Amino acid sequence: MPSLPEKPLSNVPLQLHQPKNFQFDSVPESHAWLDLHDHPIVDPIGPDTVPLIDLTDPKLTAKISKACEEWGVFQITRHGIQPDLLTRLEEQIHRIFALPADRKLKAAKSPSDVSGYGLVPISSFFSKLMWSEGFTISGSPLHHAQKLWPDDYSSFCDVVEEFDNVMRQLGNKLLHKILLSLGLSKDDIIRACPVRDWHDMSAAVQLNSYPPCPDPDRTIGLAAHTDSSFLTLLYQNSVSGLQVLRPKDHTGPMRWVTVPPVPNTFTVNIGDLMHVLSNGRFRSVMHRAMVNPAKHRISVGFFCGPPMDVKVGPINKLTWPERGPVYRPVTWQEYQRLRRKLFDKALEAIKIGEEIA
Ligand SMILES: C=C1C[C@]23C[C@@]1(O)CC[C@H]2[C@@]12CCC[C@@](C)(C(=O)O1)[C@H]2[C@@H]3C(=O)O
Ligand SMILES: O=C(O)CCC(=O)C(=O)O
Ligand SMILES: [Fe+2]
Repeated sequence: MPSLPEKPLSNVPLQLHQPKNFQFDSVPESHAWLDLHDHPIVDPIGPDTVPLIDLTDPKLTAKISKACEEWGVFQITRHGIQPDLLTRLEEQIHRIFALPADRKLKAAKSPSDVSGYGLVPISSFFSKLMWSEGFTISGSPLHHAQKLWPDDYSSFCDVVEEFDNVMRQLGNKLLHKILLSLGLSKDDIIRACPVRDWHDMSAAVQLNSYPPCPDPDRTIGLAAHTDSSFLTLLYQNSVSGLQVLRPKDHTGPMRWVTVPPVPNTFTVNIGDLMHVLSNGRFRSVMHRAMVNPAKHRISVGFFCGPPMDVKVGPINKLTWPERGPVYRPVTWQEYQRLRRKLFDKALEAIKIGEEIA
């Protein structure tokens, strides 16, 4: 678990602490983390292999159910997203992060905005900086793209909009499969799912860039966290770095397991709002990103959540017979506000009952 900061970094202007495109011979003190070796890191083999699920598998529901219960994360193949779109998106991501720092800062997040270039929101909880740069897109990318490329913003916007469109449909499909895998019927889902169809879903795209690092064991790309979404679909390029925390079980102690990059797959994470919706049956998964000594890693998170004004609480059918609702209902907006105040204590703060271990 991440340690709490001596001195939070919020409100420090980005340009004062962001390295110049990370051109360092060693890791400066500002980026040197002390508590990275809290749990062993194990190879993704045998029982520590993250489930890989073919979305056309006839046993899909059972496979998703097992993966969500045992891992809170799985990888998907045959998801229908064209490899060519992912290649074009990767090109645009390289295009953004290769820009000079002063150009990227023209598209910096303003304090009141979710979208733009800058530190990830959880950075404010740590006294050390992460070895990464981020660009968040919530709603239209147009305004920020125009700041980055005044004369050529449309190729970026076109790719992001195409990606957003197909990912919403995939996210909505997975959301329904996950609800089916909780034992709900199609009618239950029509009654209880906070997302009626894919146009309805709220979503955000997070582009992450992790430059090569001369001393990768001393720093972190993205500190350990759970996502606040129902689910997050993560695309990573061919450079490994994503790790998920597995709880202590009969196969070993608590440990970090690498989620290897498998070409043309997405990694699906259970987020806090699915933890709430399922009344704690599918737990959100703690994960983090490590950096590489030689290679530039990029990833794209697609965060799927309920419409902003819809309150999400445990689905009625999942609150009996053995337990009542464990969490009070919240909107995604309200929950993100709580996270900005409490970080990893936010789920605990909306608890109104006891979870079954
Ligand atoms: C919809 C969102 C999820 C996110 C906060 C945000 O408004 C946009 C950025 C997302 C992100 C990406 C990196 C990790 C994370 C915890 C963070 O600090 O910003 C997630 C947020 C989240 O899951 O709440
Ligand atoms: O880069 C990664 O592998 C993780 C990214 C992530 O967890 C996020 O964007 O929320
Ligand atoms: Fe995440």
